[in-house]
Amino acid sequence: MNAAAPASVLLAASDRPVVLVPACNRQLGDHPFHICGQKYIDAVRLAGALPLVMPAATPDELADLLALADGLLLTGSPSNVHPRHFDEGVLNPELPLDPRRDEMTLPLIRAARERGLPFLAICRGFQEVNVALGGALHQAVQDLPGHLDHREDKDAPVDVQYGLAHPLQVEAGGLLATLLGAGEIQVNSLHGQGVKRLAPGLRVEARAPDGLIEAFSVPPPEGEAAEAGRFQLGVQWHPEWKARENPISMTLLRAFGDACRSFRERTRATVPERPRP
Ligand SMILES: N[C@@H](CCC(=O)NCCCC(=O)O)C(=O)O
Repeated sequence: MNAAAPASVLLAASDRPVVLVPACNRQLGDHPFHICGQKYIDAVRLAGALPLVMPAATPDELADLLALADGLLLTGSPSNVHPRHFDEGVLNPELPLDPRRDEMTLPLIRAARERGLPFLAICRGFQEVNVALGGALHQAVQDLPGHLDHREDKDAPVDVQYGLAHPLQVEAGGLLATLLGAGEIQVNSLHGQGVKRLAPGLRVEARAPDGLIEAFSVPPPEGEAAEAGRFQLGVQWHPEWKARENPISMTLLRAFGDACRSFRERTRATVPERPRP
């Protein structure tokens, strides 16, 4: 392969679907960085796809980046979606935010829905999808009467933080039930925010014992038919954590990878070579 070939041709050379992984923005000392957790990159590989970490893209870059994608993995993050995106003020200013990530992912999610681009949204990513499509979040689930504290014990060993924390009831008839069967599963839990108002049209896929929605799927925009193999799923827990050891995680990742491969085959019959400047 000619190393000077344009990206579109190089991408065509790979049969692995390309999955975009939006980075978080972090100040390390005097310098800003774009960062992504290794376990998310490993999860994309376990799905049989090629991870492509994307920096905080500017609006004019989004279309070009989306054109490279056969899938999207929206990761978790200690930062919260800024409450201004669901018309609220910040309740706890001590909690981290990442406005540059919000500014990239919210329009990215809306465009991905329009394209039918497969995505798996995890924790913060799950919350971003709900907000991007018109929903709202509780900023502190643990303060709600009758709700569990869904946060991890940050003083505990990491295996305990990401260990199984509570059951979920998988609702019959949805994507998750198709993959896992309806009924109870056990998941980990590392979040202080949660779904307050589900975005219009999203389908509830699973709930925690306190009623909190912890998984949803995203149907096509109103009036459009769902393409075969549509996979736009958000989960509040962390299936990427030691995924190889968790059959539920591997089922989700394999299904996500299959959907990305199908999307690639459907949309990249021919890879147009973009004119180079
Ligand atoms: N900040 C949000 C989302 C929490 C979240 O994504 N936690 C995981 C962070 C570390 C990791 O990526 O595993 C909330 O508190 O609800």
